[in-house]
Amino acid sequence: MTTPILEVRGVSQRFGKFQALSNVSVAFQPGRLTAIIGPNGAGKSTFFNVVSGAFPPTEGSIHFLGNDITGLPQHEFARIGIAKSFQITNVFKQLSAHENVRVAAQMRHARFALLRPRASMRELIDLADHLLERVGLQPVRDKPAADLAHGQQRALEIAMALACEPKLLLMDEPTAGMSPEETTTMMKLIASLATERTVILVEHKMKLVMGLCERLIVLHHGEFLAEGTPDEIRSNAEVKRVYLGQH
Ligand SMILES: Nc1ncnc2c1ncn2[C@@H]1O[C@H](COP(=O)(O)OP(=O)(O)OP(=O)(O)O)[C@@H](O)[C@H]1O
Repeated sequence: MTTPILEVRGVSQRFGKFQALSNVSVAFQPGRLTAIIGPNGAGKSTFFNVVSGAFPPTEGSIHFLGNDITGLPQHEFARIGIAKSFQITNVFKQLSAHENVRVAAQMRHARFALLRPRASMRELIDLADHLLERVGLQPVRDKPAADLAHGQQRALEIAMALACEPKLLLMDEPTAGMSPEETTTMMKLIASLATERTVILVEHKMKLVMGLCERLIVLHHGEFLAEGTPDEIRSNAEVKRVYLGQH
């Protein structure tokens, strides 16, 4: 069997006396697009924070390509090949779309400067252009990020995350706050990014991910409830029960 790209083993997270995650174990195979879903308060954001290194879990461990990365400092994540895109837009508002991606690319290349010659400005410019093209932002290349629509700012953030050439892309509610048109554009972008790397996304809206992901993992009250294909999840009685009355 292939080594999972990411494996979460017996992870629990307590906040004081509150148990936000209880003994969750799940493995992600490389090259797949998986969504973590669950109703309000299920523990999805906590799961995202733990696997993306915002804080180490109270118990359990996280493994990336077979290596234990539990407690690895957050800035090391990009270096090992894990990038994340937050719910909160994370761009420099006064810089143009192109400058934002260039800065992200520059930071990555500076980090690797000891291993290989520093990238030239021309290379960084070309890389930023390539990444803007990849996420559909070439037409707004020179606009300040502050003037971009919300959906475009999220796409920009993704281009910045891609500058690290991640093997694994983690996304927290990538369509939060988007209009229906922006949501459709973002879903298409995610589907196309997932053809090139492993993508794990956390999403509140179950309907949205049904047509997009190959595999779904359902959390409920901080516990693992189910996993399977969209069809399996759709027909799972327990999942139907916990989603009853939710949209
Ligand atoms: N830093 C924290 N301190 C205390 N409790 C927390 C903290 N973070 C999350 N929680 C609690 O943990 C539970 C799970 O929260 P989490 O945000 O992970 O759920 P979620 O599935 O992402 O929910 P939603 O879809 O509403 O965002 C909630 O009851 C929340 O109040």
